[in-house]
Amino acid sequence: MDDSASYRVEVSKEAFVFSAAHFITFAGDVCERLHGHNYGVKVAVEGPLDANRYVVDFIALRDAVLHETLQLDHHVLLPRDHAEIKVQEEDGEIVARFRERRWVFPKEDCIVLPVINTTAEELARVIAQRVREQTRSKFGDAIRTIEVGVDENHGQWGVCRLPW
Ligand SMILES: Nc1nc2c(c(=O)[nH]1)N=C([C@H](O)[C@H](O)COP(=O)(O)OP(=O)(O)OP(=O)(O)O)CN2
Repeated sequence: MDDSASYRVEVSKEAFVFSAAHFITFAGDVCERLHGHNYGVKVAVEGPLDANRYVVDFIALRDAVLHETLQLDHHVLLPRDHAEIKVQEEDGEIVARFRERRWVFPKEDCIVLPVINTTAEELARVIAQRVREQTRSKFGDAIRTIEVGVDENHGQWGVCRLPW
């Protein structure tokens, strides 16, 4: 035994890929064109070993992550909270506007996320919050953190760590 040991479980499966379209703003007033990524996801949970001598069952963690990545797959991801990208439903369609530009999508193809910008970092936070919500009662209160990484392009990760 070593009381100074710390433990984490990590899941990063090939199946944790979601293909989605998005655009972000940067440098104040640059707004990207609509484009897509095959996003990759990895998740780590830190905490003490439980009676099973594991942090959490990584099968349960895997299934929770898969649930969230499948929700996002094959959608257009839009920000709910951007100061200038205005997203609203109009006659059963989703209309996004940035200054003089306008995009119109079928409502069922869109997911409007509680983010300011659909960066990899913000997507990582949303996934972390949702996986935490899904698993909190199962995994219990001893867990310390959940960390989610979202890879936009073969090695460009945005990472978010949340307290449990
Ligand atoms: N820290 C972050 N930096 C950037 C993010 C991000 O989410 N977090 N996002 C972007 C752009 O959204 C973006 O999608 C870049 O993608 P892409 O055009 O694919 O950029 P690449 O140059 O890497 O890819 P290509 O191979 O040239 O298509 C930028 N920064």
